[in-house]
Amino acid sequence: MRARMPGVLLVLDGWGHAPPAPGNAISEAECPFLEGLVLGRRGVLLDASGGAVGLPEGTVGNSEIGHMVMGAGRPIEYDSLRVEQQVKSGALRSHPLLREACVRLAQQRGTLHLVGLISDGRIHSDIDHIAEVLRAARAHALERVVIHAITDGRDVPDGTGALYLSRLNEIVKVSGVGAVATVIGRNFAMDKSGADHLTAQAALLVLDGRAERSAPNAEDALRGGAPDGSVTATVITGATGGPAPVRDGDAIVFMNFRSDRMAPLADMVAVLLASTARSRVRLLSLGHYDTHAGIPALVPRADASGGLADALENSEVRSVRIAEREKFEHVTFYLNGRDARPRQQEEHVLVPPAATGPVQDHPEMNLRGLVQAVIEAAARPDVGLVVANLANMDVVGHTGAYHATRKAVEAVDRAAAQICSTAFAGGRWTLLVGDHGNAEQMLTSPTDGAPAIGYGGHTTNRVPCALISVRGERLKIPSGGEAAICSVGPTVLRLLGLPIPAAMSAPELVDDSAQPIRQG
Ligand SMILES: O=C(O)[C@H](O)COP(=O)(O)O
Ligand SMILES: [Mn+2]
Ligand SMILES: [Mn+2]
Repeated sequence: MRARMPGVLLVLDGWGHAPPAPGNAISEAECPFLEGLVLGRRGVLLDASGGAVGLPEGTVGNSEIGHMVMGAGRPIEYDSLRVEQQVKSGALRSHPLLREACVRLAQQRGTLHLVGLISDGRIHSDIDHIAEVLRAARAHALERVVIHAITDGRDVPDGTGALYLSRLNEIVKVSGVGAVATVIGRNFAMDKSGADHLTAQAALLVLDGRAERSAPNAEDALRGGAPDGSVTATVITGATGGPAPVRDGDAIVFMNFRSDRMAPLADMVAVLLASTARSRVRLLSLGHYDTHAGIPALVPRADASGGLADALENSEVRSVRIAEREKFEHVTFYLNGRDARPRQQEEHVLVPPAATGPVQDHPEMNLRGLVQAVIEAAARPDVGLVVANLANMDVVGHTGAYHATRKAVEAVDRAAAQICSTAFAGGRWTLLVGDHGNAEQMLTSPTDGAPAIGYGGHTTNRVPCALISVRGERLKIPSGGEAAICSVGPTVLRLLGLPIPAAMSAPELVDDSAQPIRQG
């Protein structure tokens, strides 16, 4: 079946909305096209954070949940919310797998190793989840617990690493069990670019205590001025008296609830353990990981199936998914409901990087290649829907480099304008939407100083959504309600003229001002 009205869905990653102000890299950029959409009658603002999408209230949005709920057409309980529920109910600390590990280790004088990102960014992890697992260890009289701390500086302002490590030491003190054994930055431990040499620094630190340096306590590990994310592999000699290598029979719990940036480390640890005769080490993860190694999760994922991908496949409408590497899994795996199954009617285009080196040096990334791929796909009569993610505002935003982020916004503005005009000329509508905020709010107000521009994390701001339609349809927010990005999937299907599955409960946002389809 062909889509009666083919179109293009453009996700502008990190495109949030905030009033013009210092630190708003969008309002302080030259972006006439996007500005016109937001201020004009074509745009609405959608919720993309907290409970509206399936996150704990007050939690910033993120790319995974953003793409998942756009595809699912409904809020999806995100891993962080499901962990929070299990903490509140006590189910996590009494989890059978955790209990079994703690009891066995207590009997055998083995060690429980906790590996996780130490902050309350609540995009990958939450420091309070470490506290809950320490309570479980205490309850089962396990004394030997070591923490392998990964420092952040990306989901939370850079420079807060020492603050979080002292909070961790406070948690350890209150729990009465545990000690920080190692510290390393997330740019090593949570690299997902395939740079194995970075991942290896974390794996060998955790497993064998192999470090670049040592420090008497965790906070001292951050002395030396490196960004929090780039702290080199450090062994903490104070409390544990030195490295706490993993011995056969120990257990490791990966404490990030989010998989994508922990899976490479978890897989490398599994391979190294098997190759060093430590096959009796028990691996567990807080959330479900998409690893090659089978690692039991303490908290299972929510089902996000039955959405856009299934509806397109059932209607035999072809879609082409296009992104650079950083957001490729989002327009495929996550938009499909964390489903990696290949589909007949789906094509994937991974746009290669245009340059190497720090992304703030080339904020346009490879938008040229992405635009070309989108225009080529949109020119094909057999393609009902083109889906693309323009990653720049988020990926460059995360660096905290304000000028570069403004440049990224301007590059996205030009690219979006080009795609929309080409699509319109070809008789296609274009729906543009942010998946969460980032570039619109880069002013950090640290507790210990004057606000400064340089915060690169996500926000809880609403995101713009705009429609450029050949038939004159306009977006409308359902009467009296607020709308969220969950409505993107149903709106896309409505614009394509396709049936909307019952599971996609979010309302579509299109009014019925569309002109009748010209026959012939
Ligand atoms: O992993 C990252 O890059 C950030 O911590 C989260 O950003 P994302 O949710 O946009 O991937
Ligand atoms: Mn994103
Ligand atoms: Mn991001």
